[in-house]
Amino acid sequence: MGNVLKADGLIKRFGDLLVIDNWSLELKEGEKIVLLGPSGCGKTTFFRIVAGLERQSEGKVETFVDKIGYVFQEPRLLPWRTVYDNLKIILDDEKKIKQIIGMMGLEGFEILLPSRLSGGMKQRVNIARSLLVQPQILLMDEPFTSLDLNIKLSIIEDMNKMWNKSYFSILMVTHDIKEALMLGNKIVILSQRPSRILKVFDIDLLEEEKNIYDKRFLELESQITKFVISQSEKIIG
Ligand SMILES: Nc1ncnc2c1ncn2[C@@H]1O[C@H](COP(=O)(O)OP(=O)(O)OP(=O)(O)O)[C@@H](O)[C@H]1O
Repeated sequence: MGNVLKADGLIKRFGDLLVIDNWSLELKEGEKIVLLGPSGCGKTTFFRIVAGLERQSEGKVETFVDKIGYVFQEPRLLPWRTVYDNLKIILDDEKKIKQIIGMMGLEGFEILLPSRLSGGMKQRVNIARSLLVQPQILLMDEPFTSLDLNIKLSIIEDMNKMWNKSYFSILMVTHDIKEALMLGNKIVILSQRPSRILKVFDIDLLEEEKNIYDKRFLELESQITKFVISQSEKIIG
C-alpha cells in the first residue's frame, strides 16, 4: 500500500502563534485516519494545508493523488436547488448520481429542497457531493458534530460500506471517540496548542465489533478516554 499523503516535520505558525508543532504523518491508500484533538490545536489548519488553501511555515506536506474531496462541518448546499440538482452541479452523470443516492440512503429525497431536509440528511447530501467525483482522499472536518449519536453512527455505517466498495482514503477530524472508533483504522491523538502528535492507536475492530455496545469497542473507548484524560491532567497539573 502506497502513501497518498505524507506530512514530515510540519510546523505552522500564524505570526507568533505556534499552532502545529512538528507533525509527521502518513496516510496510506485505503486507510482511514481520525485526528482527535482539542479545540484550536490546528486540525482545520492542517486540512487547509493539505487542500492547498494554506501554506505551512516549515516541513513538508505532499499528496500523491489528483482528487481530494473536502466535507465541511456545515453542509454547503445551494438552497434553491433540489437534492438531485445539488449533486448534478458537481457532476452531470445520471448513472453516478443515482448510484451515490442509493449508497448514501437518499432515495425518495431527490426532488426536495435542502430546507425540507433534517440536519442528518443535509450532511448525507454534502458527503454524497464530495464522493461523487470519486476522490482518492476524503477530508472530513468534524462533519457530524451537530448530529445526534444514532444519526451520525448510521451515516458512518453507510460510509464504511462505500469505503469497502471503492477503497478511498479518509482523514477525519473529530472530538468524539465513538465516532473515531466507528470510522478509523488509526486514531491520532493530538495535544493542546502548540499541538504535537501524542500517540497513534491502531484500531483493529472487526466489522461486527463496530458497535457501541460491543465489549472490544468499549475496551478501546475506555483505553483512549483514559489516555486523553491523563494528558489533559498533565497540562492542568
Ligand atoms: N488565518 C489565521 N490567522 C491567524 N490565526 C489563525 C488563522 N487560522 C487559524 N488560526 C488560529 O490557529 C489556531 C488553530 O485553528 P484551527 O481552526 O486549525 O483549530 P481546530 O483544531 O480546527 O479547532 P476546532 O476544533 O475548534 O475547529 C486557532 O488558535 C486559530 O485562532
